[in-house]
Amino acid sequence: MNCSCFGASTQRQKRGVDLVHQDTAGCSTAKTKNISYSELRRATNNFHQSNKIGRGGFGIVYKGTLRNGMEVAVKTLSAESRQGLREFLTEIETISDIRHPNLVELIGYCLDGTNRILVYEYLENKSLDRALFGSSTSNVKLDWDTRAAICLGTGTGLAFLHEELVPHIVHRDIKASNILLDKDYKPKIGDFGLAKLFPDNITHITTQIKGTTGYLAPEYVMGRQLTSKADVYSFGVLLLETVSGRSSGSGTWQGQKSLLESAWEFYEEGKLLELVDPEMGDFPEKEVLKYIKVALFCTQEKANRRPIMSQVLDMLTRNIKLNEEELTPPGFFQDSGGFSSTQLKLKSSESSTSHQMSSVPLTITQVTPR
Ligand SMILES: Nc1ncnc2c1ncn2[C@@H]1O[C@H](COP(=O)(O)OP(=O)(O)OP(=O)(O)O)[C@@H](O)[C@H]1O
Repeated sequence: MNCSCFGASTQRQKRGVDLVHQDTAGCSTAKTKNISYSELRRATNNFHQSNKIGRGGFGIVYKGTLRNGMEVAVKTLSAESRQGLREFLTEIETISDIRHPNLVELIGYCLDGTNRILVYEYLENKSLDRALFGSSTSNVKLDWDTRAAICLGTGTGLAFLHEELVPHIVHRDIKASNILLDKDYKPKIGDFGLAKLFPDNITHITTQIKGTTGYLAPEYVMGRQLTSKADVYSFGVLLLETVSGRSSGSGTWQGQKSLLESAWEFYEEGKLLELVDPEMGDFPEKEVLKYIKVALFCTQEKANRRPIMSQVLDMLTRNIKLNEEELTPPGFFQDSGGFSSTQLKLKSSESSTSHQMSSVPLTITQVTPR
């Protein structure tokens, strides 16, 4: 597969390997525009409250207009966030030289004294979580065609990261709030602060668990084994959220069940359409059913049973019958109170084990040659 919109330079290849084996502090920012703090202060009307468009784990996000008239999202790193600094550098290193229609463009950055700021292209319709689960006033009631296009665009961006880029990139934090929507609701994947670069001879790395409850693949949570299949799992959860209009993060649906758990139960009972967002309006049943089933293929407990992203796209777009005899139950865990130091219970139809999750420094402890 080739993508003409990105030149995967050998320099990038080399820098990627360096990043994985060194600390992020060694990153190079040669290709990214350095924007002065005074320019960003001017662009955001002195970081005025009325320019504020959101707040994430990293800090506050403002809307701004650069001198050349370009509208941007200005993401400020809060001073107390040490973890944020690592993610700040990772983000610059990972996506500074990547351009793809389904990835948010990093326009520039600012490193000035204690100020650390990332500057992105501004996406008019903000994030998918707002569109899907926002308050009734902000909820735009996305129709099926728009939802399907959002899934396909996001899947295309992920396939590009996993299968076309060298080194490959595993995003590690695919979730609705990291999918941004342009004025036509075209999706772009953002927030590469947790991303990992995978040089060619490495199939998985063992790393500290990062990401968002509700989207985390079981082998990653339980065994800290990170491969691109962890993103495939998160993408499956995202598909379910997009079809159902329900957040996996809200934890419960139908009593104590997660969205994925409910989806599997509906599947087994042959009433999958009960999952569909009642706000969606008319929809093509066969196609929607296929999307839900593909989501179940993506969230199977065993990572090696999940398709790779280009196969996921084929399953979604081509008129092929899914081989449901091959489909195995999903793996998921329940988070019983706070994520970082919790008791996680692996739940599947085959196993039920308790594990204490430990927090260890970010290191590669194992590499497996292909
Ligand atoms: N490029 C952008 N264009 C428009 N709005 C944006 C952009 N980037 C972020 N936002 C808005 O700002 C909000 C906060 O974004 P941010 O990426 O900091 O956090 P998050 O993804 O919501 O949470 P976390 O940092 O915990 O993952 C988003 O939910 C979105 O609504």
